[in-house]
Amino acid sequence: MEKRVIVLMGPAGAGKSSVASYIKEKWQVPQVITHTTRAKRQGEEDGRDYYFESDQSFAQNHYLESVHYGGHQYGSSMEGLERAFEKKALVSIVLDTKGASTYRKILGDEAWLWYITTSDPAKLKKRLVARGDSKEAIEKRLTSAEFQRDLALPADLEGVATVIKNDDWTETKARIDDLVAGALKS
Ligand SMILES: Nc1nc2c(ncn2[C@@H]2O[C@H](COP(=O)(O)OP(=O)(O)O)[C@@H](O)[C@H]2O)c(=O)[nH]1
Ligand SMILES: Nc1ncnc2c1ncn2[C@@H]1O[C@H](COP(=O)(O)OP(=O)(O)O)[C@@H](O)[C@H]1O
Repeated sequence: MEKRVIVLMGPAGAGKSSVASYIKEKWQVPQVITHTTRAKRQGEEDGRDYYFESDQSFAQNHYLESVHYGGHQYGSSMEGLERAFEKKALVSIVLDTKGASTYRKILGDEAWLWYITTSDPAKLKKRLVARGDSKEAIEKRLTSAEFQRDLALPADLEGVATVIKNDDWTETKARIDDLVAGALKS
């Protein structure tokens, strides 16, 4: 198959990381690990979930694209993408919608955009609580301009992104299995 990177985007709590982990385990789709200056959450590991950086160390890397999100910096490198492509032709990355637009501009059809969402935005907060995020972190996240923006698919990605409504995890897995199996066959 042609090289393709599944770009997972959507609001906090929609299930982007869950989808990335699922396709890694079930379909051996490697995840491109990005860099962030935000604090590590309970259960997260450096090098697996993110490369956790200080402001100083973050500034030393070279990024394909980088953004500010909810008061923290995030960035993805070309080296990270190439390292993942060495393992498999189908890889994934978790980005905000701004990063997804940039990826699309740079990589064209090689970027396969998936917008993960829920039918009811109230579910998002409940999931962040269930995930164990602190009250302060949740408030900060939900009131950030970036979170509000990513509650809807940006106009430039309409008709381009595959929309996945992640309400029921069993249904989501079945949908994803179809998408990934189809891509791996092509
Ligand atoms: N553009 C861009 N966005 C990123 C990168 N890494 C993570 N993100 C996005 O940054 C946002 C915040 O991520 P995170 O703090 O893990 O919060 P979460 O959405 O609550 O899980 C999410 O929309 C991620 O998809 C990156 O390297 N570039
Ligand atoms: N379909 C679902 N139903 C219920 N909980 C879910 C579902 N999908 C994911 N979750 C849970 O919701 C929380 C947020 O999911 P996560 O993948 O971390 O979201 P994101 O990466 O988009 O912020 C996690 O605790 C995850 O286990």
